[in-house]
Amino acid sequence: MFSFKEVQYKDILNIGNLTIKKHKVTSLVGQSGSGKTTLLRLLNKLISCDGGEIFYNNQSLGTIDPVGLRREVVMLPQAPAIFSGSIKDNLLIGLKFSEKPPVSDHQLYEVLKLVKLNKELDQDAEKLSGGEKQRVALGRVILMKPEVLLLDEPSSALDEETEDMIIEALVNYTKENNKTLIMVTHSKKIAKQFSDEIIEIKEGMVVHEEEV
Ligand SMILES: Nc1ncnc2c1ncn2[C@@H]1O[C@H](COP(=O)(O)OP(=O)(O)OP(=O)(O)O)[C@@H](O)[C@H]1O
Repeated sequence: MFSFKEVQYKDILNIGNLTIKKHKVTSLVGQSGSGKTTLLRLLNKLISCDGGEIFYNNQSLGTIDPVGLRREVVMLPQAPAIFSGSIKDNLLIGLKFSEKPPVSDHQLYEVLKLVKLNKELDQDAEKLSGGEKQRVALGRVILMKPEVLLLDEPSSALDEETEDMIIEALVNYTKENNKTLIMVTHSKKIAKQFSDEIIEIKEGMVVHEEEV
């Protein structure tokens, strides 16, 4: 799905050769500051590499329109943005930004069920707790039906239960819909439990690859 050839980004990443497989769950592990988030950001062209090339389905990312790419390759960031407005507004905003058609309230309630958020669509999103906001953001991402999901591990401020729930929901989505999930996690336990492949990054380099 993604292959890296001699990729360099500032003095942060230096990846000679790496393949991330289609329809698999891949975990990126490594110490804080090792470059995991930077690697995720390269994959949906939030940033571009300074040297080398990254291919997505055999096409160089350099030649792919970022807006089109982000319709397929969607990131759930560490601290997702919640906008002023209702839960519904916040769920629909991803579809709007990626120029996809909106969906019915019935479907929105189905997504709320999936992320285990027992709230009304017209409730004020800014009044939700941190973990609940994270779930809204997760719902927003799932609604976009991405081919590839990029999950940056939820900030440590979140309780473990929310984090586990988010990872589990995304892994289920990936498996049931034949999609691809690439996630950053600090937890070797989570990586072992959920992934097909584990990639370990140290000081910007891939030091270990493992099939689970
Ligand atoms: N835009 C940038 N410009 C300069 N340095 C950056 C930039 N983005 C990240 N860095 C630095 O690059 C290094 C890798 O950061 P990155 O966020 O990718 O690490 P990480 O492995 O995801 O860390 P964590 O597990 O703590 O989230 C860090 O030293 C960070 O300070």
